[in-house]
Amino acid sequence: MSRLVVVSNRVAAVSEAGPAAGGLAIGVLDALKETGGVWFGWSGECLAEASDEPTIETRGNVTYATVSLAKRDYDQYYRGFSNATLWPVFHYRNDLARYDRQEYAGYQRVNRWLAAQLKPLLRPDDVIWVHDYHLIPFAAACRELGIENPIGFFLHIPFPVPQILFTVPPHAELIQALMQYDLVGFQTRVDMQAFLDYVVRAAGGQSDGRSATLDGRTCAVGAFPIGVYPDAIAKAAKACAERKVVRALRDSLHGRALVISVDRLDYSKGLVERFHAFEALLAASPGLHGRVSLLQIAPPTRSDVQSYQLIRRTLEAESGRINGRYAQLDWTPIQYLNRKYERNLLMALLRTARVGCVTPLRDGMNLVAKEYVAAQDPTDPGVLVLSQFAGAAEEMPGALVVNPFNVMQTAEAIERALTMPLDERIQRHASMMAKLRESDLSVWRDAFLNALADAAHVALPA
Ligand SMILES: O=P(O)(O)OC[C@H]1O[C@H](O[C@H]2O[C@H](CO)[C@@H](O)[C@H](O)[C@H]2O)[C@H](O)[C@@H](O)[C@@H]1O
Ligand SMILES: O=c1ccn([C@@H]2O[C@H](COP(=O)(O)OP(=O)(O)O)[C@@H](O)[C@H]2O)c(=O)[nH]1
Repeated sequence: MSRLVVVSNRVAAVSEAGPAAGGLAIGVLDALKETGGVWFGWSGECLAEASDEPTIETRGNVTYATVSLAKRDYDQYYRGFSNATLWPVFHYRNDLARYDRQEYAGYQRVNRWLAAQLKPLLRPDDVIWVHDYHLIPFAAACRELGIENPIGFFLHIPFPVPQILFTVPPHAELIQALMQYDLVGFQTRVDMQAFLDYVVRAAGGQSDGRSATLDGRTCAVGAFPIGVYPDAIAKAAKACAERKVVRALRDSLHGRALVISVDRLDYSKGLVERFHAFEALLAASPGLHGRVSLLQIAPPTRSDVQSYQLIRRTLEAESGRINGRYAQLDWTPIQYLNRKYERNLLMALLRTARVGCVTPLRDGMNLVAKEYVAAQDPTDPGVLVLSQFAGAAEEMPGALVVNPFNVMQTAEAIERALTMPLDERIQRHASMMAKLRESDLSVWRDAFLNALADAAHVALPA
Protein backbone atom coordinates (compact mmCIF):
# COMPACT_ATOMS: atom_id res chain seq x y z
CA MET A 1 0.00 0.00 0.00
CA SER A 2 1.53 3.35 -0.95
CA ARG A 3 1.99 6.21 1.52
CA LEU A 4 1.18 9.88 0.95
CA VAL A 5 4.04 12.34 1.41
CA VAL A 6 2.94 15.98 1.36
CA VAL A 7 5.56 18.67 0.75
CA SER A 8 4.76 22.33 1.31
CA ASN A 9 6.64 25.38 2.48
CA ARG A 10 4.17 26.05 5.29
CA VAL A 11 3.48 23.10 7.59
CA ALA A 12 0.63 23.37 10.06
CA ALA A 13 2.42 23.00 13.34
CA VAL A 14 -0.39 25.57 13.74
CA SER A 15 0.29 26.75 17.26
CA GLU A 16 -1.64 29.86 18.20
CA ALA A 17 1.65 31.73 18.51
CA GLY A 18 2.57 30.86 14.93
CA PRO A 19 2.25 32.92 11.79
CA ALA A 20 -0.98 34.23 10.30
CA ALA A 21 -3.34 31.46 9.35
CA GLY A 22 -3.40 30.59 5.67
CA GLY A 23 -5.67 28.32 3.68
CA LEU A 24 -2.97 25.95 2.44
CA ALA A 25 -1.99 24.70 5.89
CA ILE A 26 -5.60 24.48 7.03
CA GLY A 27 -6.75 22.58 3.92
CA VAL A 28 -3.80 20.19 3.83
CA LEU A 29 -4.06 19.42 7.55
CA ASP A 30 -7.73 18.48 7.25
CA ALA A 31 -7.06 16.42 4.13
CA LEU A 32 -3.99 14.60 5.52
CA LYS A 33 -5.56 13.70 8.88
CA GLU A 34 -7.82 11.22 7.11
CA THR A 35 -5.29 9.48 4.86
CA GLY A 36 -2.37 9.73 7.27
CA GLY A 37 1.16 10.04 5.90
CA VAL A 38 4.14 12.34 6.09
CA TRP A 39 4.11 16.14 5.93
CA PHE A 40 7.47 17.64 5.06
CA GLY A 41 8.32 21.34 4.94
CA TRP A 42 9.62 24.42 6.71
CA SER A 43 9.30 24.59 10.49
CA GLY A 44 8.63 28.34 10.31
CA GLU A 45 11.94 28.93 12.13
CA CYS A 46 14.78 30.91 10.74
CA LEU A 47 18.19 30.28 12.35
CA ALA A 48 21.81 31.28 11.77
CA GLU A 49 22.42 27.81 10.29
CA ALA A 50 19.93 25.57 8.44
CA SER A 51 18.98 22.24 10.09
CA ASP A 52 21.28 19.26 9.51
CA GLU A 53 18.31 16.96 9.19
CA PRO A 54 14.52 17.13 9.59
CA THR A 55 12.94 17.11 13.03
CA ILE A 56 10.44 14.27 13.15
CA GLU A 57 7.29 14.40 15.23
CA THR A 58 4.31 12.05 14.96
CA ARG A 59 0.79 13.13 15.90
CA GLY A 60 -1.93 10.59 15.27
CA ASN A 61 -1.45 9.13 11.81
CA VAL A 62 0.58 12.08 10.50
CA THR A 63 4.36 12.30 10.77
CA TYR A 64 5.64 15.86 10.56
CA ALA A 65 9.17 16.26 9.22
CA THR A 66 10.28 19.87 9.39
CA VAL A 67 13.47 21.76 8.66
CA SER A 68 14.60 25.21 9.73
CA LEU A 69 15.97 27.65 7.19
CA ALA A 70 19.17 29.65 7.42
CA LYS A 71 18.56 33.42 7.41
CA ARG A 72 20.06 33.83 3.92
CA ASP A 73 17.84 31.04 2.56
CA TYR A 74 14.75 32.57 4.15
CA ASP A 75 15.60 35.96 2.65
CA GLN A 76 16.26 34.70 -0.85
CA TYR A 77 13.80 31.81 -1.18
CA TYR A 78 10.77 32.82 0.96
CA ARG A 79 10.86 36.58 1.45
CA GLY A 80 12.57 37.20 -1.89
CA PHE A 81 11.73 35.15 -4.97
CA SER A 82 8.60 33.45 -3.57
CA ASN A 83 6.91 36.45 -1.97
CA ALA A 84 8.44 39.49 -3.64
CA THR A 85 8.53 38.09 -7.21
CA LEU A 86 6.18 35.14 -7.75
CA TRP A 87 3.35 36.12 -5.36
CA PRO A 88 2.77 39.62 -6.78
CA VAL A 89 3.11 38.54 -10.42
CA PHE A 90 0.85 35.51 -10.03
CA HIS A 91 -1.72 37.89 -8.45
CA TYR A 92 -1.37 40.28 -11.42
CA ARG A 93 0.54 42.89 -9.38
CA ASN A 94 3.65 43.22 -11.53
CA ASP A 95 3.86 46.78 -10.30
CA LEU A 96 4.76 45.42 -6.83
CA ALA A 97 7.18 42.74 -8.03
CA ARG A 98 10.96 42.92 -8.09
CA TYR A 99 13.41 40.48 -9.57
CA ASP A 100 16.82 39.74 -8.12
CA ARG A 101 19.00 37.11 -9.76
CA GLN A 102 20.60 36.14 -6.45
CA GLU A 103 17.20 35.55 -4.89
CA TYR A 104 16.23 33.31 -7.77
CA ALA A 105 19.47 31.35 -7.33
CA GLY A 106 18.61 31.04 -3.62
CA TYR A 107 15.11 29.80 -4.51
CA GLN A 108 16.58 27.04 -6.68
CA ARG A 109 19.26 26.21 -4.08
CA VAL A 110 16.70 25.84 -1.29
CA ASN A 111 14.50 23.63 -3.48
CA ARG A 112 17.51 21.36 -4.14
CA TRP A 113 18.37 21.36 -0.43
CA LEU A 114 14.79 20.52 0.57
CA ALA A 115 14.72 17.62 -1.91
CA ALA A 116 17.97 16.27 -0.43
CA GLN A 117 16.53 16.56 3.10
CA LEU A 118 13.43 14.62 2.07
CA LYS A 119 15.23 11.85 0.16
CA PRO A 120 16.29 9.68 3.17
CA LEU A 121 12.70 9.68 4.47
CA LEU A 122 11.22 8.27 1.26
CA ARG A 123 10.07 4.72 0.58
CA PRO A 124 9.97 3.36 -2.97
CA ASP A 125 6.16 3.28 -3.16
CA ASP A 126 5.51 6.74 -1.68
CA VAL A 127 3.37 9.16 -3.66
CA ILE A 128 4.65 12.75 -3.32
CA TRP A 129 2.24 15.70 -3.40
CA VAL A 130 3.98 19.07 -3.61
CA HIS A 131 2.11 22.31 -2.84
CA ASP A 132 2.48 25.82 -4.10
CA TYR A 133 4.69 28.39 -5.75
CA HIS A 134 7.60 28.12 -3.32
CA LEU A 135 8.34 24.65 -4.71
CA ILE A 136 8.01 24.85 -8.49
CA PRO A 137 11.55 23.39 -9.06
CA PHE A 138 11.12 20.66 -6.42
CA ALA A 139 10.32 17.77 -8.82
CA ALA A 140 13.29 18.61 -11.03
CA ALA A 141 15.51 18.66 -7.91
CA CYS A 142 14.12 15.24 -6.86
CA ARG A 143 14.73 13.74 -10.27
CA GLU A 144 18.35 15.01 -10.21
CA LEU A 145 18.78 13.08 -6.96
CA GLY A 146 17.43 9.91 -8.56
CA ILE A 147 14.05 10.00 -6.79
CA GLU A 148 11.66 8.11 -9.06
CA ASN A 149 8.41 8.27 -7.07
CA PRO A 150 5.30 9.81 -8.66
CA ILE A 151 5.27 13.56 -7.95
CA GLY A 152 2.25 15.83 -8.33
CA PHE A 153 2.08 19.61 -7.89
CA PHE A 154 -0.90 21.71 -6.81
CA LEU A 155 -0.84 25.49 -7.18
CA HIS A 156 -2.94 27.22 -4.51
CA ILE A 157 -2.68 30.67 -6.10
CA PRO A 158 -3.80 31.94 -9.51
CA PHE A 159 -1.73 31.17 -12.60
CA PRO A 160 -1.25 34.32 -14.71
CA VAL A 161 -1.78 34.65 -18.44
CA PRO A 162 1.44 34.47 -20.52
CA GLN A 163 1.79 38.25 -21.02
CA ILE A 164 1.92 38.66 -17.24
CA LEU A 165 4.16 35.65 -16.62
CA PHE A 166 6.65 36.98 -19.18
CA THR A 167 7.53 39.73 -16.67
CA VAL A 168 9.29 37.16 -14.46
CA PRO A 169 12.69 36.87 -16.18
CA PRO A 170 13.14 33.09 -15.68
CA HIS A 171 9.55 32.33 -16.85
CA ALA A 172 10.66 29.70 -19.35
CA GLU A 173 12.66 27.85 -16.69
CA LEU A 174 9.66 27.87 -14.35
CA ILE A 175 7.50 26.26 -17.02
CA GLN A 176 10.18 23.68 -17.78
CA ALA A 177 10.31 22.94 -14.04
CA LEU A 178 6.54 22.46 -13.82
CA MET A 179 6.73 20.05 -16.76
CA GLN A 180 8.88 17.72 -14.60
CA TYR A 181 5.84 16.82 -12.46
CA ASP A 182 3.60 13.89 -13.37
CA LEU A 183 0.54 16.05 -12.70
CA VAL A 184 0.13 19.81 -12.33
CA GLY A 185 -3.13 20.88 -10.66
CA PHE A 186 -4.78 24.30 -10.47
CA GLN A 187 -7.65 25.78 -8.49
CA THR A 188 -9.74 26.67 -11.54
CA ARG A 189 -10.02 25.93 -15.23
CA VAL A 190 -9.08 29.55 -15.94
CA ASP A 191 -5.72 29.03 -14.20
CA MET A 192 -5.16 25.74 -16.01
CA GLN A 193 -5.95 27.36 -19.34
CA ALA A 194 -3.43 30.15 -18.67
CA PHE A 195 -0.74 27.51 -18.12
CA LEU A 196 -1.72 25.65 -21.30
CA ASP A 197 -1.73 28.92 -23.25
CA TYR A 198 1.86 29.46 -22.23
CA VAL A 199 2.89 25.89 -23.14
CA VAL A 200 1.14 25.91 -26.51
CA ARG A 201 1.24 29.51 -27.72
CA ALA A 202 4.34 30.89 -26.07
CA ALA A 203 6.55 27.81 -25.91
CA GLY A 204 5.40 25.87 -28.98
CA GLY A 205 4.25 22.76 -27.08
CA GLN A 206 1.01 20.78 -27.43
CA SER A 207 -2.02 20.05 -25.32
CA ASP A 208 -5.16 17.93 -25.59
CA GLY A 209 -6.71 19.80 -22.64
CA ARG A 210 -5.80 17.03 -20.17
CA SER A 211 -2.06 17.05 -20.57
CA ALA A 212 0.72 19.28 -21.82
CA THR A 213 3.72 18.26 -23.90
CA LEU A 214 6.83 20.36 -24.26
CA ASP A 215 10.26 19.37 -25.58
CA GLY A 216 9.36 15.69 -25.50
CA ARG A 217 8.12 15.71 -21.89
CA THR A 218 4.41 15.23 -21.04
CA CYS A 219 2.63 16.04 -17.77
CA ALA A 220 -1.05 15.65 -16.90
CA VAL A 221 -3.01 18.79 -15.95
CA GLY A 222 -6.30 19.37 -14.18
CA ALA A 223 -8.45 21.82 -12.20
CA PHE A 224 -9.08 20.74 -8.60
CA PRO A 225 -10.87 23.46 -6.60
CA ILE A 226 -10.01 23.11 -2.91
CA GLY A 227 -13.03 22.66 -0.64
CA VAL A 228 -13.92 22.67 3.05
CA TYR A 229 -15.94 20.35 5.29
CA PRO A 230 -19.15 22.43 5.44
CA ASP A 231 -20.98 20.36 8.04
CA ALA A 232 -18.01 20.34 10.43
CA ILE A 233 -17.80 24.13 10.04
CA ALA A 234 -21.53 24.53 10.70
CA LYS A 235 -21.16 22.42 13.83
CA ALA A 236 -18.15 24.38 15.10
CA ALA A 237 -19.84 27.71 14.40
CA LYS A 238 -22.89 26.66 16.38
CA ALA A 239 -20.89 25.11 19.19
CA CYS A 240 -18.80 28.26 19.69
CA ALA A 241 -21.72 30.69 19.39
CA GLU A 242 -21.99 31.12 23.15
CA ARG A 243 -18.28 31.62 23.81
CA LYS A 244 -17.49 34.78 25.73
CA VAL A 245 -15.86 36.64 22.85
CA VAL A 246 -18.72 35.86 20.49
CA ARG A 247 -21.29 37.00 23.03
CA ALA A 248 -19.27 40.15 23.61
CA LEU A 249 -19.35 40.86 19.88
CA ARG A 250 -23.13 40.32 19.69
CA ASP A 251 -23.70 42.54 22.76
CA SER A 252 -21.52 45.29 21.30
CA LEU A 253 -23.70 45.45 18.19
CA HIS A 254 -26.85 46.61 20.03
CA GLY A 255 -28.96 45.18 17.21
CA ARG A 256 -26.84 46.68 14.41
CA ALA A 257 -26.15 44.60 11.31
CA LEU A 258 -22.59 43.29 10.99
CA VAL A 259 -20.60 43.03 7.81
CA ILE A 260 -17.54 40.78 8.32
CA SER A 261 -14.31 40.34 6.36
CA VAL A 262 -11.41 38.06 7.28
CA ASP A 263 -8.16 38.14 5.33
CA ARG A 264 -4.45 37.93 5.88
CA LEU A 265 -3.20 41.49 5.62
CA ASP A 266 -2.27 41.07 1.96
CA TYR A 267 -2.56 43.56 -0.92
CA SER A 268 -4.21 40.84 -3.04
CA LYS A 269 -7.21 40.75 -0.71
CA GLY A 270 -8.71 44.10 -1.79
CA LEU A 271 -8.95 45.63 1.69
CA VAL A 272 -8.46 49.23 0.62
CA GLU A 273 -11.13 48.98 -2.08
CA ARG A 274 -13.45 47.30 0.45
CA PHE A 275 -13.00 50.13 2.97
CA HIS A 276 -13.77 52.56 0.18
CA ALA A 277 -16.88 50.59 -0.77
CA PHE A 278 -18.07 50.72 2.83
CA GLU A 279 -17.40 54.46 2.89
CA ALA A 280 -19.37 54.84 -0.35
CA LEU A 281 -22.25 52.93 1.23
CA LEU A 282 -22.29 55.29 4.21
CA ALA A 283 -22.08 58.31 1.94
CA ALA A 284 -24.99 57.11 -0.19
CA SER A 285 -27.21 55.85 2.64
CA PRO A 286 -27.29 58.12 5.69
CA GLY A 287 -30.11 55.90 7.02
CA LEU A 288 -27.47 53.24 7.68
CA HIS A 289 -25.39 55.45 9.96
CA GLY A 290 -25.31 53.84 13.40
CA ARG A 291 -27.07 50.75 12.01
CA VAL A 292 -24.28 48.81 10.33
CA SER A 293 -20.61 48.11 11.16
CA LEU A 294 -17.78 46.52 9.22
CA LEU A 295 -15.60 44.13 11.22
CA GLN A 296 -12.33 43.58 9.37
CA ILE A 297 -10.12 40.87 10.86
CA ALA A 298 -6.70 41.12 9.22
CA PRO A 299 -3.83 39.18 10.80
CA PRO A 300 -0.47 40.54 9.61
CA THR A 301 1.52 38.34 7.25
CA ARG A 302 4.96 38.52 5.56
CA SER A 303 5.53 41.79 7.40
CA ASP A 304 9.20 41.90 6.42
CA VAL A 305 8.28 42.34 2.74
CA GLN A 306 8.08 46.04 1.85
CA SER A 307 4.77 45.95 -0.04
CA TYR A 308 3.11 44.43 3.04
CA GLN A 309 4.40 47.24 5.24
CA LEU A 310 2.94 49.73 2.79
CA ILE A 311 -0.53 48.16 2.66
CA ARG A 312 -0.59 48.05 6.45
CA ARG A 313 0.12 51.78 6.70
CA THR A 314 -2.47 52.55 4.02
CA LEU A 315 -5.16 50.59 5.83
CA GLU A 316 -4.40 52.21 9.16
CA ALA A 317 -4.75 55.60 7.52
CA GLU A 318 -7.94 54.75 5.62
CA SER A 319 -9.77 53.11 8.53
CA GLY A 320 -8.84 56.09 10.70
CA ARG A 321 -9.98 58.58 8.08
CA ILE A 322 -13.33 56.87 7.44
CA ASN A 323 -14.01 56.41 11.15
CA GLY A 324 -13.07 60.04 11.78
CA ARG A 325 -15.55 61.11 9.13
CA TYR A 326 -18.54 59.01 10.20
CA ALA A 327 -18.13 57.72 13.78
CA GLN A 328 -20.62 58.78 16.43
CA LEU A 329 -20.19 58.69 20.20
CA ASP A 330 -21.74 55.22 20.34
CA TRP A 331 -20.79 53.84 16.90
CA THR A 332 -17.54 53.11 15.11
CA PRO A 333 -18.21 52.23 11.46
CA ILE A 334 -15.07 50.14 10.85
CA GLN A 335 -13.59 47.86 13.48
CA TYR A 336 -10.16 46.98 12.15
CA LEU A 337 -8.31 44.22 14.02
CA ASN A 338 -4.75 43.15 13.23
CA ARG A 339 -4.91 39.85 15.01
CA LYS A 340 -5.77 36.26 14.23
CA TYR A 341 -8.45 34.12 15.80
CA GLU A 342 -8.54 30.42 16.44
CA ARG A 343 -10.44 28.86 13.56
CA ASN A 344 -13.48 27.41 15.39
CA LEU A 345 -14.05 30.69 17.14
CA LEU A 346 -13.70 32.47 13.83
CA MET A 347 -16.51 30.32 12.40
CA ALA A 348 -18.81 31.57 15.18
CA LEU A 349 -17.84 35.18 14.40
CA LEU A 350 -18.71 34.55 10.74
CA ARG A 351 -22.11 33.19 11.81
CA THR A 352 -22.84 36.41 13.70
CA ALA A 353 -22.57 38.57 10.57
CA ARG A 354 -25.47 39.42 8.26
CA VAL A 355 -23.03 39.95 5.36
CA GLY A 356 -19.74 38.24 4.51
CA CYS A 357 -17.69 40.56 2.34
CA VAL A 358 -14.98 38.62 0.47
CA THR A 359 -13.65 40.89 -2.23
CA PRO A 360 -10.04 40.03 -3.17
CA LEU A 361 -8.58 41.67 -6.26
CA ARG A 362 -7.27 38.21 -7.17
CA ASP A 363 -7.26 34.99 -5.11
CA GLY A 364 -6.49 31.34 -5.82
CA MET A 365 -9.59 30.09 -4.02
CA ASN A 366 -10.41 31.95 -0.77
CA LEU A 367 -11.53 29.48 1.84
CA VAL A 368 -13.09 32.22 3.98
CA ALA A 369 -15.80 32.64 1.31
CA LYS A 370 -16.74 28.96 1.67
CA GLU A 371 -16.43 29.07 5.45
CA TYR A 372 -18.72 32.09 5.73
CA VAL A 373 -21.49 30.21 3.92
CA ALA A 374 -20.96 26.99 5.87
CA ALA A 375 -21.01 28.83 9.22
CA GLN A 376 -24.47 30.38 8.70
CA ASP A 377 -27.66 29.45 10.50
CA PRO A 378 -29.66 27.82 7.65
CA THR A 379 -32.92 29.22 9.02
CA ASP A 380 -31.63 32.82 9.05
CA PRO A 381 -28.49 32.91 6.90
CA GLY A 382 -26.35 35.89 6.00
CA VAL A 383 -25.44 36.84 2.45
CA LEU A 384 -22.05 36.44 0.75
CA VAL A 385 -20.72 39.35 -1.32
CA LEU A 386 -17.96 37.80 -3.41
CA SER A 387 -15.32 39.05 -5.83
CA GLN A 388 -15.48 37.68 -9.35
CA PHE A 389 -11.67 37.33 -9.10
CA ALA A 390 -11.68 34.78 -6.26
CA GLY A 391 -11.39 31.16 -7.42
CA ALA A 392 -14.41 30.48 -5.18
CA ALA A 393 -16.63 32.56 -7.50
CA GLU A 394 -16.80 29.64 -9.97
CA GLU A 395 -18.59 27.57 -7.34
CA MET A 396 -20.81 29.95 -5.35
CA PRO A 397 -24.03 30.35 -7.32
CA GLY A 398 -25.89 32.09 -4.49
CA ALA A 399 -23.35 34.85 -3.84
CA LEU A 400 -23.73 38.47 -4.92
CA VAL A 401 -20.77 38.58 -7.27
CA VAL A 402 -18.97 41.92 -7.68
CA ASN A 403 -16.00 43.47 -9.41
CA PRO A 404 -13.93 44.64 -6.40
CA PHE A 405 -12.41 47.48 -8.45
CA ASN A 406 -15.94 48.85 -8.86
CA VAL A 407 -16.41 50.48 -5.46
CA MET A 408 -19.99 51.63 -6.10
CA GLN A 409 -21.06 48.18 -7.28
CA THR A 410 -19.62 46.62 -4.12
CA ALA A 411 -21.37 49.23 -1.96
CA GLU A 412 -24.69 48.47 -3.70
CA ALA A 413 -24.20 44.73 -3.25
CA ILE A 414 -23.58 45.20 0.50
CA GLU A 415 -26.77 47.27 0.72
CA ARG A 416 -28.73 44.65 -1.23
CA ALA A 417 -27.35 41.94 1.09
CA LEU A 418 -28.39 43.95 4.15
CA THR A 419 -31.96 44.26 2.91
CA MET A 420 -32.44 40.87 1.25
CA PRO A 421 -35.68 39.08 2.25
CA LEU A 422 -35.39 35.92 4.35
CA ASP A 423 -36.76 33.52 1.72
CA GLU A 424 -34.20 34.70 -0.85
CA ARG A 425 -31.38 34.39 1.72
CA ILE A 426 -32.46 30.85 2.58
CA GLN A 427 -32.66 29.82 -1.03
CA ARG A 428 -29.23 31.30 -1.92
CA HIS A 429 -27.63 29.72 1.14
CA ALA A 430 -29.13 26.28 0.41
CA SER A 431 -27.83 26.31 -3.16
CA MET A 432 -24.30 27.12 -1.96
CA MET A 433 -24.35 24.54 0.85
CA ALA A 434 -25.34 21.87 -1.66
CA LYS A 435 -22.37 22.83 -3.82
CA LEU A 436 -19.98 22.89 -0.84
CA ARG A 437 -21.06 19.40 0.19
CA GLU A 438 -20.78 18.09 -3.36
CA SER A 439 -17.18 19.33 -3.70
CA ASP A 440 -15.82 19.14 -0.18
CA LEU A 441 -12.19 18.81 0.87
CA SER A 442 -12.11 15.02 0.44
CA VAL A 443 -13.32 15.44 -3.15
CA TRP A 444 -10.39 17.81 -3.81
CA ARG A 445 -7.84 15.42 -2.28
CA ASP A 446 -9.23 12.27 -3.88
CA ALA A 447 -9.64 13.83 -7.32
CA PHE A 448 -6.04 15.07 -7.26
CA LEU A 449 -4.58 11.79 -5.97
CA ASN A 450 -6.64 9.71 -8.44
CA ALA A 451 -5.41 11.86 -11.31
CA LEU A 452 -1.82 11.55 -10.05
CA ALA A 453 -2.11 7.77 -9.76
CA ASP A 454 -3.48 7.63 -13.31
CA ALA A 455 -0.76 9.90 -14.67
CA ALA A 456 2.04 7.94 -12.99
CA HIS A 457 0.42 4.51 -13.49
CA VAL A 458 0.61 3.59 -9.79
CA ALA A 459 -1.86 2.56 -7.06
CA LEU A 460 -3.51 5.23 -4.91
CA PRO A 461 -2.06 6.04 -1.48
CA ALA A 462 -4.02 4.19 1.22
O1 LIG B 1 2.58 30.68 4.40
P1 LIG B 1 2.33 32.17 4.40
O2 LIG B 1 3.36 32.93 3.62
O3 LIG B 1 2.18 32.68 5.81
O4 LIG B 1 0.93 32.46 3.68
C1 LIG B 1 -0.26 31.72 3.93
C2 LIG B 1 -0.73 30.93 2.71
O5 LIG B 1 -1.27 31.86 1.76
C3 LIG B 1 -1.66 31.34 0.49
O6 LIG B 1 -2.86 30.56 0.56
C4 LIG B 1 -3.52 30.05 -0.61
O7 LIG B 1 -4.11 28.81 -0.37
C5 LIG B 1 -5.51 28.79 -0.07
C6 LIG B 1 -5.95 27.33 0.04
O8 LIG B 1 -5.83 26.67 -1.19
C7 LIG B 1 -6.31 29.53 -1.12
O9 LIG B 1 -7.70 29.53 -0.76
C8 LIG B 1 -5.81 30.96 -1.22
O10 LIG B 1 -6.49 31.61 -2.28
C9 LIG B 1 -4.31 31.00 -1.47
O11 LIG B 1 -3.89 32.37 -1.35
C10 LIG B 1 -0.51 30.58 -0.12
O12 LIG B 1 -0.86 30.05 -1.36
C11 LIG B 1 0.03 29.50 0.82
O13 LIG B 1 1.19 28.87 0.25
C12 LIG B 1 0.43 30.15 2.13
O14 LIG B 1 0.84 29.15 3.06
O1 LIG C 1 -7.66 34.90 12.22
C1 LIG C 1 -7.73 34.02 11.35
C2 LIG C 1 -7.78 34.33 9.97
C3 LIG C 1 -7.91 33.30 9.04
N1 LIG C 1 -7.98 32.01 9.46
C4 LIG C 1 -8.13 30.92 8.48
O2 LIG C 1 -7.12 31.04 7.48
C5 LIG C 1 -7.60 30.53 6.24
C6 LIG C 1 -7.36 31.55 5.16
O3 LIG C 1 -7.50 30.90 3.92
P1 LIG C 1 -7.91 31.63 2.59
O4 LIG C 1 -7.96 30.59 1.54
O5 LIG C 1 -9.15 32.42 2.77
O6 LIG C 1 -6.75 32.69 2.27
P2 LIG C 1 -5.15 32.61 2.36
O7 LIG C 1 -4.78 33.27 3.65
O8 LIG C 1 -4.75 31.18 2.32
O9 LIG C 1 -4.68 33.41 1.19
C7 LIG C 1 -9.08 30.23 6.44
O10 LIG C 1 -9.26 28.83 6.62
C8 LIG C 1 -9.43 31.00 7.72
O11 LIG C 1 -10.47 30.42 8.47
C9 LIG C 1 -7.92 31.68 10.82
O12 LIG C 1 -7.98 30.50 11.20
N2 LIG C 1 -7.81 32.71 11.73
